[in-house]
Amino acid sequence: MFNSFGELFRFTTFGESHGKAIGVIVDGVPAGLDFDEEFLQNELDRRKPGKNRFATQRKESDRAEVLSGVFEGKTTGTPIAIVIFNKDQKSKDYSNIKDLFRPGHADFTYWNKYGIRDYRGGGRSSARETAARVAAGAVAKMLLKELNIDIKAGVIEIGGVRAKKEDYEYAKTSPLFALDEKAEEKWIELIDEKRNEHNSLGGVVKLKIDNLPVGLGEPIYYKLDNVLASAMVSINAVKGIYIGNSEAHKLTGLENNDEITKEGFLSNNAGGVLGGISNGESVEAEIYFKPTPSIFKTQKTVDIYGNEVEVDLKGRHDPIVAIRGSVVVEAMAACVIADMLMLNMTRRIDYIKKIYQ
Ligand SMILES: Cc1cc2nc3c(=O)[nH]c(=O)nc-3n(C[C@H](O)[C@H](O)[C@H](O)COP(=O)(O)O)c2cc1C
Ligand SMILES: C=C(O[C@@H]1CC(C(=O)O)=C[C@@H](OP(=O)(O)O)[C@H]1O)C(=O)O
Repeated sequence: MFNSFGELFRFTTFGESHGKAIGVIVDGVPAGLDFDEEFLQNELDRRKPGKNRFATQRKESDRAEVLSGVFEGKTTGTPIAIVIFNKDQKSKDYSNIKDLFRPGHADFTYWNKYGIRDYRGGGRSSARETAARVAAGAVAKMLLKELNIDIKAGVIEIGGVRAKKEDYEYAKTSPLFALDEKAEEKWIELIDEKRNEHNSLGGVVKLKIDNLPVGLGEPIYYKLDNVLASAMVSINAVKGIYIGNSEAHKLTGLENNDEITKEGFLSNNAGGVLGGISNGESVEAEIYFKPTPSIFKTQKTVDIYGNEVEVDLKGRHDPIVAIRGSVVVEAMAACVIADMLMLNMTRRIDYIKKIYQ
């Protein structure tokens, strides 16, 4: 359970950032689904590192190899294994942090928990692992496509500078810089400034899921909103999620309630979820990323022997993680929805009878 995600649509990832490979095993995918390898590769390309100056300069092609679970272009109902070989590790850049802990990264906690740690790029704690999640998300999206369910995420805030609300629609069409020129200009300026200062920035990603049926989500312990929140906070550097209108806590009940008519809800402050169950409106959420911890400034830390030391890092790092992180947000959301769709089929006698009678 602690090494996998999902109940019926499940995945587990494997590998380390500077190991031989990373990958994912996706289980529970129904048989007979068209498997689009080109789409899988496109999704990985959207997240892959080294593409521009707003991302880490580690150059990985992130080529996916599908090892199992697909025959003649269709899923077979058996586990789908996907592997991505690491090519551009440069592990020697990490030899100086072998015995000490980077502030803000997972070195301290991994060492204290396990008593052993792969210090090369943080091993499994490196967000390189999220490439494997994007591969799982691509499989989930193949399933969702059959039902016209659409998932988009895009950056709406960088370094405290938020795009105007009306620009969010542009944000969801691109995980990079598709916002109006003013927000984009300011963001680029900020990122360049912080990168030149050897520092980093945080950001906010907007998630929107369209065309969901009513009824997804399993109260009380597997609610759509609590599972979505758990999936998002499981992404490296995500520190929070707000479901629905992120100003809701400042509103009154009268302002916040979405009134209901025969035609549907008059507003969507709830973000498409009531009582843990989808209400047929778009699921909307904001996901909050902290600034990249690995920065090139001298900082205080301790070593594994308890000595106070100073640390200067090498390696290649994202000046902001929310941009590439937005692709991971989409992938995790797709896996949650695929899981909820499959669970929902089992939850009513009339659904079960439809299949077996
Ligand atoms: C797509 C993505 C890219 C990331 N890139 C980096 C990076 O280049 N350098 C870094 O120190 N952290 C990066 N992180 C964040 C760290 O992996 C994360 O902060 C670290 O594992 C500690 O976990 P926590 O911040 O969730 O506590 C990235 C996260 C994501 C989602
Ligand atoms: C390699 C990727 O991103 C990495 C995420 C990451 C981290 O600490 O999260 C640190 C850097 O790499 P390394 O593990 O070599 O230190 C980033 O380059 C990738 O996304 O494919």
